[in-house]
Amino acid sequence: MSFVNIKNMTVRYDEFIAVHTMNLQIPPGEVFGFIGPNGAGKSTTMKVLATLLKPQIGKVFLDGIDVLREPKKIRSIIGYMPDAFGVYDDLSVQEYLHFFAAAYRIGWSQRKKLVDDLLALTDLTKKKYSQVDSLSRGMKQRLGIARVLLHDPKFLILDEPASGLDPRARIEMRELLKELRNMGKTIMISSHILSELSELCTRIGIIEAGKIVAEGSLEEIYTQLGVEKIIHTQILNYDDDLQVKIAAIPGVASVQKEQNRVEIHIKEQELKPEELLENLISLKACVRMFQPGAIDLETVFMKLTEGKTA
Ligand SMILES: Nc1ncnc2c1ncn2[C@@H]1O[C@H](COP(=O)(O)OP(=O)(O)OP(=O)(O)O)[C@@H](O)[C@H]1O
Repeated sequence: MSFVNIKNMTVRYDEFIAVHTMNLQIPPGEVFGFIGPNGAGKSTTMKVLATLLKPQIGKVFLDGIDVLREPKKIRSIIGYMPDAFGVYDDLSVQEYLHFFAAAYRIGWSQRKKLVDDLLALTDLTKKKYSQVDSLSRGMKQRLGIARVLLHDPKFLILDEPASGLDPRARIEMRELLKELRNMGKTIMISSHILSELSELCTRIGIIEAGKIVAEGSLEEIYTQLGVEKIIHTQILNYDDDLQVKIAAIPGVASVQKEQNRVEIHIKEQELKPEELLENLISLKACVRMFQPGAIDLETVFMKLTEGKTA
């Protein structure tokens, strides 16, 4: 059964349709990357899942619970981090977490260990007594994640957790999200930072102008769109003759000689990388390196949204 189940959902702000007849299912344990240009409807969808907004049409279920009918039950199983959140500047890091733990009615005896554990998980133990407003943006984001974990929710809704972070803070955020994934949480993350999501997410949904335009594992989206995959190779006996033979393999789109390597573009729905390698060996190519490139999500995204990125 899907953990997230959105059926025919339409959300309007007055006359403006922000989300249009959306259908979306996310199985439990997935890290779902929600990608789309500015104004596509990501935050709106997330607010519905977080019980903060009601759609005009459609049904929404989380873990089998009706989000529109039983918002209180939903709030106990979700952790929602909006794209902009306040941090009560006058508090220390631990006071901040204790404050929210109390709001969740977590007893004092449990609270101390819980706060310490979450500070360790989010790598903020050293900042325990620091004022919240003295934290860097990356630390504030991690504190925001610690906060939404206090009641041990099954489902995390993280709206742009990596936005505005420098490269180092992004890597730290990515490591934290990997840990949460390993803890078995189902996670929905929105982002513009496509390459970040491709490493982290098990599924991707691309939304544009309120509609999901592609959804599935990265490989599925990639194949669905017929995007070419690049295989980086080093072939010691590469010459014009071999180039012609490689280019003639069914499923090879093009062969390009770069400085010290040969780039072979393949149509993955016709030819898998391992099949290409078999073909190269039977052509007596002396293959020293064979490296399928990472999925180029940027290309997929641009293709789907026709370059209308933010
Ligand atoms: N409260 C509101 N009243 C009217 N229109 C709104 C409101 N909130 C959002 N919108 C509009 O709905 C559309 C979808 O907004 P939403 O915030 O869901 O997009 P988004 O994909 O999260 O974009 P971003 O990446 O910029 O946050 C946008 O055109 C936005 O201007």
